[in-house]
Amino acid sequence: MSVSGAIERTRSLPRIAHVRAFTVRGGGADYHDQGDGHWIDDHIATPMSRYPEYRQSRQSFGINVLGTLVVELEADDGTIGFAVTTGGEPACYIVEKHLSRFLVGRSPAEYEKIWDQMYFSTQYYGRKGVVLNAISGVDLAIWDLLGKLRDEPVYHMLGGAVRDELQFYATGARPDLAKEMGFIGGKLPLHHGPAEGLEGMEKNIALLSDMRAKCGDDFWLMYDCWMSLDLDYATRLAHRAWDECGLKWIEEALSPDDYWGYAALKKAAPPGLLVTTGEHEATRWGFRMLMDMECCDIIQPDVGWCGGVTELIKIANYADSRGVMMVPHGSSVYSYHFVITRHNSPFAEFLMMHPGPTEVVPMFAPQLLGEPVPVNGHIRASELDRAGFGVELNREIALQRPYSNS
Ligand SMILES: C[C@H](O)[C@H](O)[C@@H](O)[C@@H](O)C(=O)O
Ligand SMILES: [Mg+2]
Repeated sequence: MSVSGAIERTRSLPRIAHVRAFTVRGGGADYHDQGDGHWIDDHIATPMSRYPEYRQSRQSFGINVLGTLVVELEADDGTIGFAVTTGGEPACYIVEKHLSRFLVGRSPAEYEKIWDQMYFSTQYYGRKGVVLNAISGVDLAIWDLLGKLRDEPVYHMLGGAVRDELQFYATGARPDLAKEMGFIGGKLPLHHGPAEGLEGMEKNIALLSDMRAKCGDDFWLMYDCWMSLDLDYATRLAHRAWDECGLKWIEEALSPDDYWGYAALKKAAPPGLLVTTGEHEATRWGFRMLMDMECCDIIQPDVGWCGGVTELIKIANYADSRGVMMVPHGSSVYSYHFVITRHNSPFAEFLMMHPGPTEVVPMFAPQLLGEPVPVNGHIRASELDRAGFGVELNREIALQRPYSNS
């Protein structure tokens, strides 16, 4: 095809005709929205753990209050691109009442200009959080639509695979089972924060020691602290977990806003222990702050929360230029299509969404149809060889459309 032919092909792409935003409850992209007895809501330390009434369950303080946002973009030829992320009804409002004006009548190939307009038109009330979740959901749906119109997987549009397969670590309560399943490591949720004092610290170390004994010396073990600690506690935990249990990384120990605390923790951490964070950070500017202030060894953006693929390209390139690893927070196919194209993303996260977790189940079930899952801890690049993100929306689930833009 001549250059003019390729340009004409892009210019003649169908345009976005309809924008629809749905919310849905029960698992899926808002993966904390689970039933009783799930490992992901079992006395996990959080910033709210300082209040005893909110210590046993994260749902008690509202971790699952939003639910899932489903963004659906229908082109004027009937092709549909969609994506799911965390956002629920508030995000539906932002998509339908604000962002849709930058989408209807536009080509999905204009994702840079559309992103710029979505971000700067909401900057006065957005910049991070649910507004960036909404922008991310729209951006992911644009890339899905573009891939379906071009009959290309997203990872092809991002430059193609740099390796034949993805390897995963597993997040969940059973790293011992994750090892048997072929994962390269296991990330445990931290159960006790500063409010539970030395007794809680001893329980944290005892659990990690038990898992180290079960998993052997070479299997990666990590702690996910979900913003629950202060600098002193995090430093003490880092040294004990490294010295006694060979912890590989301590994740999101402090508030995402405490760049100064992360910089101090990274300096105080034992040489060899990695400090990681970023899943609740957003945009190139937020991640530049983490990297320029030398807050962490690995950044962990969630592509459904940080700004989408269009923004993650900028974040990942800056990380690559600084020699910083970029391992996205678990976000199913939305991160797989990105990670497979990046040398500074040598592995990915798989969130174990089975309640035990005693088996591998799709991360965003029941919302996505055709969602690949790791087999023996790996997914081959060829499994991503379907248009867009390669998944379809399960239309049997209870999709609600609380607002409209027409
Ligand atoms: C397991 C952690 O507490 C969170 O629930 C988890 O979603 C997130 O922090 C992660 O890194 O997977
Ligand atoms: Mg985490």
